[in-house]
Amino acid sequence: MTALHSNPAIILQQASLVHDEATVSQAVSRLAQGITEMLNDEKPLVLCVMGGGVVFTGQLLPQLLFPLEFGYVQASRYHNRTHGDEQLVWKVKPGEEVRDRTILVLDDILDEGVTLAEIKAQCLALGAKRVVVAVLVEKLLDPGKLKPIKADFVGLQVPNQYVFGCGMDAYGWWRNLPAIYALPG
Ligand SMILES: O=P(O)(O)OC[C@H]1O[C@H](OP(=O)(O)OP(=O)(O)O)[C@H](O)[C@@H]1O
Ligand code: HPA
Repeated sequence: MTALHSNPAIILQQASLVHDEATVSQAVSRLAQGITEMLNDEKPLVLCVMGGGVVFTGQLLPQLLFPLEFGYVQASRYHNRTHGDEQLVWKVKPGEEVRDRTILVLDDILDEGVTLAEIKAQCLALGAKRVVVAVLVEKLLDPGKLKPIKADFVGLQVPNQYVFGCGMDAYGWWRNLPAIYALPG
């Protein structure tokens, strides 16, 4: 590990602000409205994608004022690095509880889309009736780079840089920041 990676203060010092706390908060409230319109009568099972989805989920859930159940899945392919492996490593897979249910999957970021595409496919393979995907941010990739999934709800867009804060980590640090920052480059 280089000094930059192991020093959270330097990571933050070198980063640039992408979306401030108020902008994030407005985006979450907008998402809550849209999700409520779609799922108000569906009694969905909400699945948080741990660990990146934890901040977004914690902000969104108290704004969803309809009956729902809650659970989580956990899968990782970045492993505290800034590039993902091809293979997703499952820690907690969706289970039988998704059968015949409307599932709302909540995650921090749709980047290349590999993670959410696999989670959605797993839920459908287990008999989920419908899988709705909401992300706090979507990364704008280079034109022509196709993603294997489209989110139903996107809070904010972020540039094609490694971003952190609001649940997203930079080398394992700073998931706790209330705003979104980008690493240089
Ligand atoms: O769209 P993709 O390119 O697949 O990337 C998005 C995924 O990557 C991150 O998870 P990560 O693998 O870092 O695990 P973490 O949640 O433990 O940070 C993030 O939380 C998303 O789940
Ligand atoms: O840009 C990112 N930041 C944090 N986590 C991520 N997982 C995929 N892309 C990112």
